[in-house]
Amino acid sequence: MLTIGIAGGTGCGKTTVVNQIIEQLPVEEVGVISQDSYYKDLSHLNYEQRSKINFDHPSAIDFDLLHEHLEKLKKGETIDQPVYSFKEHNRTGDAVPTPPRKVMIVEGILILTNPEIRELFDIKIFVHADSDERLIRRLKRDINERGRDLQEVLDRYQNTLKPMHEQFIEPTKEYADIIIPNNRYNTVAIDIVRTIINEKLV
Ligand SMILES: Nc1ncnc2c1ncn2[C@@H]1O[C@H](COP(=O)(O)OP(=O)(O)O)[C@@H](O)[C@H]1O
Ligand SMILES: O=c1ccn([C@@H]2O[C@H](COP(=O)(O)O)[C@@H](O)[C@H]2O)c(=O)[nH]1
Repeated sequence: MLTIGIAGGTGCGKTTVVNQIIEQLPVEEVGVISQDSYYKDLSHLNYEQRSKINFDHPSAIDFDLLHEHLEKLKKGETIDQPVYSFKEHNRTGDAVPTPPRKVMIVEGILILTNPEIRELFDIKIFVHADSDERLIRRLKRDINERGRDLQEVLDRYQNTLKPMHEQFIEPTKEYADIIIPNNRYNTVAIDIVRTIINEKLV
């Protein structure tokens, strides 16, 4: 199994890059795991308490479960990937059976912060977009898709996202084998990554 980790700050375009990479690859050969599925279970807290959690700090992620799942996939076992609700700030209780594939892509803001997880990646990619670009994209997405309002996104950006990005996410760029500049759609970089994957698939 070829395991690819794709990190980068919120709104840099990780999910979009993953979708572009897998678009022309055989469905049965490639699987995707999102770090979002591994936000810790917060069922013991009420909504008010959950909304105050710092979701951009590595401690918000259940890295033990992610590690266990990646090891299982490497052994050829199917895992149950938890489903996460951004609206509820919690796991839904559902899970998606995720079988092992020749290529597994893991994407998320914090996936390169954990040394044990980093070791499991054959290729580490960091997607870069400037912070103003990321903020604009995040604003649009969170208001349109995640039920947030303008003030909430701006407060979270200033108080949490920006400092966490600078402290934890940006420094993981140094672990990347490939950095994809993504202020604009970067089809050349996508083609290069796809070529590397295709070489592994033959
Ligand atoms: N290169 C790009 N140029 C303009 N908009 C982009 C680009 N890449 C992604 N987007 C848009 O920005 C938003 C955030 O992208 P997404 O892939 O969800 O980022 P991430 O997964 O890193 O948070 C989405 O609405 C997406 O359509
Ligand atoms: O309940 C939650 C959990 C996380 N977030 C925010 O999501 C982003 C990570 O997702 P991306 O798709 O990479 O942007 C992170 O910055 C968290 O702040 C949330 O809003 N609610």
